[in-house]
Amino acid sequence: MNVGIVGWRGMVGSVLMQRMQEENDFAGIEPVFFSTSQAGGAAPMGAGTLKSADDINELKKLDVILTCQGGDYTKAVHPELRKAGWKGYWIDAASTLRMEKDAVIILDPVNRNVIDKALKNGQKDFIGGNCTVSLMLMALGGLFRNNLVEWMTSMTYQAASGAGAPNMRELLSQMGALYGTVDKELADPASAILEIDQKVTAALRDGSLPTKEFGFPLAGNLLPWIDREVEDGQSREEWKGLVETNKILGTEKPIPIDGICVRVSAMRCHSQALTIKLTKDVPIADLEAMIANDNEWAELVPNTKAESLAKLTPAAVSGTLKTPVGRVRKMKMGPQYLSAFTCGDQLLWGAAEPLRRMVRILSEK
Ligand SMILES: NC(=O)C1=CN([C@@H]2O[C@H](COP(=O)(O)OP(=O)(O)OC[C@H]3O[C@@H](n4cnc5c(N)ncnc54)[C@H](OP(=O)(O)O)[C@@H]3O)[C@@H](O)[C@H]2O)C=CC1
Ligand SMILES: N[C@@H](CC(=O)OP(=O)(O)O)C(=O)O
Repeated sequence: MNVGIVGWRGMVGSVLMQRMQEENDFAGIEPVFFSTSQAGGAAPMGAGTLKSADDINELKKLDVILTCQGGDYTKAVHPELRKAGWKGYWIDAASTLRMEKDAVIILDPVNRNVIDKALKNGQKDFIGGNCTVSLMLMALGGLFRNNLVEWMTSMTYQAASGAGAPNMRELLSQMGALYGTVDKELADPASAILEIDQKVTAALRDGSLPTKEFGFPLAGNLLPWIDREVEDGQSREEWKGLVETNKILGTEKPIPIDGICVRVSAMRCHSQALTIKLTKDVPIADLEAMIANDNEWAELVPNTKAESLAKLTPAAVSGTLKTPVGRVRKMKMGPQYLSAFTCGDQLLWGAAEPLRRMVRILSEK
């Protein structure tokens, strides 16, 4: 199986390459590497030279194209390829094609049935889901699988990486700049905290911090809007919660999901506080067992302060495939109202992992 890989040196692409190597995925495929800017240069893994990612004739030769190059690339190349009669599999991290009728959103631990049905039907476009949605479903798959979610709200705490690699750098530069405004006062234990706070607040407001990428300070701050405005006062990131979750699950009657998406100063883990209206009253121990046993990555964190602070944070989860779920308890609104909190690495299950697993599904077909 020839697999063309586009976007391999970007942030998502680098995580994808690392995971494919760790899982020995390359043993089952013939990789061909492409670039939009460095055609003719050396391909990684000693795989010859890079081909041009815009060369439709080269792309047409492939059984599979695996891209994390971004939405503009997908918009430009996918229709051209299909117009040229290419019948191969297109596996993509970008959101461009997700809601197209013939496209499947892939998250196989949750929707392997939907993927298998699509393969049988001859569908060819397999697209990774939005990071927040995929991480929520990896965590709470057990409740959806048992038809226990009547509706859900998701209040998110999303990392800088979701906005891109330059944004991660900018966040750290902002942190450094803020520290620099008060480093002398911090070194003096007798200095007044309110003066330190005043200086920090002034720096957050006076335009001195680097903000080219985010447009605003994120360090020492948060940003309660992600992506563009859509309708009804929702952001596009919030809109994806309902439409993508229901498409991934293949629900006949859509499950209402809504919330507020917020950017915080974490590096690469998205966290979410969830309120779930259950379809019926189920004992908490049964709910916990459903969550913990649904897949090998959804780890139940006991609802204690010590366990939550040790295991349910970006610091604990970053760089791992775990999607821990904690703060699980019945809420004061009644026995059908459940709270939960989850955290996951948005570059792994949120982006790269579903793609490499789809390649694996095809190579083992
Ligand atoms: N960031 C995220 O959280 C998520 C992103 N996605 C999707 O993945 C796409 C790619 O995202 P991301 O990986 O963050 O994008 P990057 O900007 O890191 O990489 C995209 C491309 O930029 C080019 N590039 C130019 N300069 C450099 C450089 N110095 N280092 C590395 N690459 C460089 C590379 O293409 P070339 O080799 O052709 O020059 C690369 O493939 C997004 O547009 C989005 O559609 C999906 C889910 C999550
Ligand atoms: N929008 C997400 C990242 C992302 O790339 O999402 P999508 O794959 O749906 O475009 C975030 O900012 O955290």
